[in-house]
Formats: sequence, structure tokens, C-alpha cells
Amino acid sequence: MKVTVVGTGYVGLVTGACLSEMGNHVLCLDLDADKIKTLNEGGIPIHEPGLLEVVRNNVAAGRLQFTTDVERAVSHGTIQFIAVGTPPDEDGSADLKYVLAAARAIGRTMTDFKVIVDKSTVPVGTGDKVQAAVADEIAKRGIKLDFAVCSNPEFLKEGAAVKDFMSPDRVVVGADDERAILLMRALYSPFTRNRDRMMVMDIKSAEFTKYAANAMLATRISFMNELSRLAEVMGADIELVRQGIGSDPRIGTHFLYAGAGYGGSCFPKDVKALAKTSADAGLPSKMLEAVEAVNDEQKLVLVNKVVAKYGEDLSGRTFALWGLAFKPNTDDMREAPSRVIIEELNRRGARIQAYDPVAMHEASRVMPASAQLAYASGASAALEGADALIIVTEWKEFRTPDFDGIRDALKDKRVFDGRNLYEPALIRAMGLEYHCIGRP
Ligand SMILES: NC(=O)c1ccc[n+]([C@@H]2O[C@H](COP(=O)([O-])OP(=O)(O)OC[C@H]3O[C@@H](n4cnc5c(N)ncnc54)[C@H](O)[C@@H]3O)[C@@H](O)[C@H]2O)c1
Ligand SMILES: O=c1ccn([C@@H]2O[C@H](COP(=O)(O)OP(=O)(O)O[C@H]3O[C@H](CO)[C@@H](O)[C@H](O)[C@H]3O)[C@@H](O)[C@H]2O)c(=O)[nH]1
Repeated sequence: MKVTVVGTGYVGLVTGACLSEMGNHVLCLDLDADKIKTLNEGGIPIHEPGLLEVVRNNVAAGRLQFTTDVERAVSHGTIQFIAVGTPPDEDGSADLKYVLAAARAIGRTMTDFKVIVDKSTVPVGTGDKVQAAVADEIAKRGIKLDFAVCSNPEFLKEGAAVKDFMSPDRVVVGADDERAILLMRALYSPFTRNRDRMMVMDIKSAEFTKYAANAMLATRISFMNELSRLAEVMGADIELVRQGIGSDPRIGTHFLYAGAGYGGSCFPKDVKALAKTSADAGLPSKMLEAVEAVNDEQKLVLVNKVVAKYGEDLSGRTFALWGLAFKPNTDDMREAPSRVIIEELNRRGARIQAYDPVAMHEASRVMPASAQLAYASGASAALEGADALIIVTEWKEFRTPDFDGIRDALKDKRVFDGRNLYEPALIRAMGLEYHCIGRP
């Protein structure tokens, strides 16, 4: 099939690449000329495991192309995916300006039947707005054209995006147009061949499903983070509690890790947006407000542990910091806990020597190096001359480090671990003082 994807970010590029892998002819459109240039030169603008290979294979096969030319992109695909950003507006609601601009561009340019698929995360009712925006642009041209709008929220996780897209748990499609449903079934059947996992529902329910999923996952994390604080006070071990409750299939083992708070481009903004929708509907959500408040506090838990040891004034102190990205296997720094931690430690006078396996470039773009923030060339280099080590992101290369090297490099032989990477008894036996999350 011929498919157009509007937006070549984390979702758009993965969608385009994976659809072309199944034989579709995909043209990806972005307004960001630099991104398209990188893609046309054989690179990708983000770090996402396995994505470069899929992109290269399909570009070479002639099934995947990139453009900034709106007219060319709109005329290409019968199916037009909208996968542009929906950042939070000042009041927390999702800003739809990119989605509606993309819809208008399609309406202004299309000349034949299109299925317009919203893949961006959008509030309930956006399908109607997209429908109206496209119809308005067609009406302005004084012509009549047939089109269908549907919702197809995306559930991939950064760092595992290609795998998640190629083997989805489910494909949610919100649609009321039979032609759109048939085309979406054809498009997704190769991804769900062993078991049909496509769920067709009305557009509003599909839009709501996406927010409900992220809100539920964020709730689990905040709940565990809150329990971890209580565990610490009571002398219980949150890791054992996690295993104890996760083994109940009604609870399940996933997304129960206490840590330094959730970040990323999705949970923070989607929890906020759903809370705003609830408030606007006259049903303010106490749950979501608590989920967000607990997470804001959790991003400061490591700072509080440092302050408990060193006092409020951290001038003259240097901390090594491992892990900048909001999670491993990505270079995404959006809402990363490391940003809050570095800002708070700097504010108290501390100097940071940070290292991340892939997010250094992006981190130095959003937090330029300064007298108080240096980017180290490696994990060991970050330790040089530091008082203590702070671990924020659980990259694999931090899991089994040279404990002797850490101990010898750190002045205070102290580790603050926001991801519970090490067995407390083991790391203490190696001569390091160890502070982690919710463990004695
Ligand atoms: N990042 C994720 O893991 C993830 C997962 C599921 C859903 N989502 C949702 O998907 C949407 C996209 O997220 P993302 O992380 O891929 O965003 P992103 O910011 O990485 O990419 C968005 C891209 O759209 C482009 N763009 C904006 N307006 C355009 C227009 N009119 N025409 C062409 N290109 C345009 C931008 O230049 C940018 O490259 C959001 O609604 C997000 O909530 C994201
Ligand atoms: O047990 C856990 C699991 C995750 N996290 C944190 O939660 C955040 C989000 O992690 P993850 O969900 O793995 O990454 P995202 O790429 O943000 O993916 C989420 O957001 C996407 C965008 O909407 C959805 O598509 C995905 O289904 C949803 O998992 C990160 O900061 C993690 O460190 C924890 O603290 N504890």
C-alpha cells in the first residue's frame, strides 16, 4: 500500500520504517529540513535500537523515502498518518496546533480519497476537530472530496520502539468508516498474523484508551515510589515487596520498579493532559493529581539523600552522575529526572561530572556545559576527583561496574543509586557506602 507519515520523530519514523519493512511504499514528511537532510543522507536523527538498519534496508529497497514537500507527501499515500508532537500547553492540556496544522495541510492539498489516521496522542474529541479542519480546507477550495478520519494511538516505548511496533500487544483503531477499517486491517495484519490483535472501536474510545494506558502505568510507578519511601522508614525492602506483589497475576511484574521518578515525552504530559480533561469535565481527578505530585517529589529523592549527608550548602562538592537520558537505550532528554537533579544540585553549589552512553549530545544541547556541569568522556572519567557517585539511569554498562575502581576514585566512597542497580550487601562489602531507593 501507499502510505504517508506526517512527522518523522520517535513515532513517525518508527511507524514509517516498520510499515515499509512489511512491503508498503512509505513517504515520510517533516517540516524540519535538517531531519529530512539527515534521513536522506542515510542517518537517523534519534537513537533507537535497530531503527537505522530498518531505515537503511527499506531506503535501499526503494520502499521508504523522506521529503519536506507537502504536496508530494499528500498526493502519495491513500493512508495519511499524522504523527506530530502534542506538547503540553501552559494549562497542561495537549496543544493540538501541530496535529491540526497537519490536518489542514492534507485538506488543502489532497485530490482524491484519503484515510487520515491520527497516531499522535490526542484528547477525546480531536477526531472531530481533525474531520472539521480537513472539511473546512476542502470547502475553501470550492470542491467536494471524500475522506475518512480514524484514530490509531501508538503504544511503543522508546528504546524498544522497533520491537514494540513489529510485535504489538494490540493495535487500537478508532473508526466508523468501513473503508478505513478495511484498509487499517490490511495494513496491520502482517504485524498480528499469529493472533488478531486489532481492536476496532469508536474514535473517542480509542483516543481515551491511550491516555488511560499511560495514566495507569504512571499510577503504578508513583504508587511504588510512594511505597518505597514508607519501606525506607519502616526498614522493609521495596525490591522484595515488588517481587512479592508482582507474582500475583492480578498485579503482574511489569512497571513496578521504584526509582528516581518517571520522565520522558509521554507520562508527564499525558497525566497532566488527562488531569486537565477531567477538571474541565467537572470531575477533577484526585488520583492523577497525586500521581503527578508524587512523581515531582520523587525526582528530588536523590537530591534529598545527598543533602541529608552533605547539608544544604554543596559548594565545593563534586558529584559524578551516571545516566542522563530519561531511560536506557534512548537519547531522549524530555522530562528526564537527571535535569531536575542536576539543576537542584547546581543551585546548592555542587559541581557535576556527568556521563551517559548515548545522550551526551542531546543533554549538552538542553543543559550546556558550564563551570558547574562538565560532560565526562566515560563512566570512569566522570568519577575522577568526585566526592560521590549518583546513578540516575539504569544503562546496562552501569550494572556490573568495577567496584574497586569506583571506591578508589571517590573521595567519600559513597554511591547514591536512583535505580537500585546493586545488591546492597555486595556493594557495601566492596567498601562503598550505598544509598538506594526503598531498601535498607
Ligand atoms: N515518543 C514516544 O515514545 C511516543 C509513543 C507513543 C505516542 N507518542 C505520541 O506521538 C506523538 C509524536 O511524538 P514524538 O515523540 O514522535 O514527537 P517528536 O517531537 O519526536 O516528533 C514530531 C515531529 O513532527 C514534526 N512536525 C510537526 N508538525 C509537522 C507538520 N505540520 N508537518 C510535518 N511534520 C511536522 C516535527 O518537526 C517533529 O520532527 C505525540 O503525540 C506523542 O505523545 C509518542
Ligand atoms: O517500573 C518502572 C517502569 C518505568 N519507569 C520510568 O517510567 C518512565 C517511562 O518509561 P517507559 O514507559 O519504559 O518509556 P516511554 O517511552 O515513556 O513509554 C511510555 O510512554 C509511551 C508514549 O505514550 C507509550 O507509548 C508507552 O506504552 C509507555 O510505556 C521512565 O522514566 C522510566 O524510568 C519507572 O520508574 N519504573
